Amino acid sequence: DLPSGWEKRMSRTNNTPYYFNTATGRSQWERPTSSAFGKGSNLTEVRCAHILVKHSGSRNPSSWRSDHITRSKEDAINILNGYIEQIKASANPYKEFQTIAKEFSDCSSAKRGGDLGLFGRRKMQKPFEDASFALDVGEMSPIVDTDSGVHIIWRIE
Ligand SMILES: N=C(N)NCCC[C@H](NC(=O)[C@@H]1CCC/C1=C/[C@H](COP(=O)(O)O)NC=O)C(N)=O
Repeated sequence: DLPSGWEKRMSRTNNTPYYFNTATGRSQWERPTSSAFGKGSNLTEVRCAHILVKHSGSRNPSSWRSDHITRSKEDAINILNGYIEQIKASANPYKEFQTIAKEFSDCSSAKRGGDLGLFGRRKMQKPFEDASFALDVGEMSPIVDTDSGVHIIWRIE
């Protein structure tokens, strides 16, 4: 059977199986051979930056940017998808990530380009931790959903 953290799914378009990584939210055609929690499964600490877009359902719907955040979760996701496009289209993706974080992230880490510093397990909310520890250094996560809002994460170390 599959290594931990993976789900086998069927692609509707061409009716063939693909594999969904429940830690990172990414899919792949190749049958996985290692845990979905990736190389990070035996790491004690990682250093990540993130871009957080809060919405009306956030546990704390305010930030340095706005006293009262009212956007819908759907709008927050659309905004993040726009940032993902910008970052992927950039000649220097990490620099673009930092620039966007500084200007738009709804977390106080914005002033450090989204950098949260080094953190171990059980420090951040679980979905954020799982996605962070499953990234390779220099890799960006898909959209991650926590009680804080929606995030994209860049693993620095
Ligand atoms: N150790 C470090 N650097 N600080 C403590 C982090 C505490 C941790 N925070 C989170 O999990 C959210 C999601 C990932 C980053 C993060 C940042 C939140 C997001 O904003 P909020 O929802 O709080 O308003 N702002 C600061 O904490 C938690 N267990 O709640």
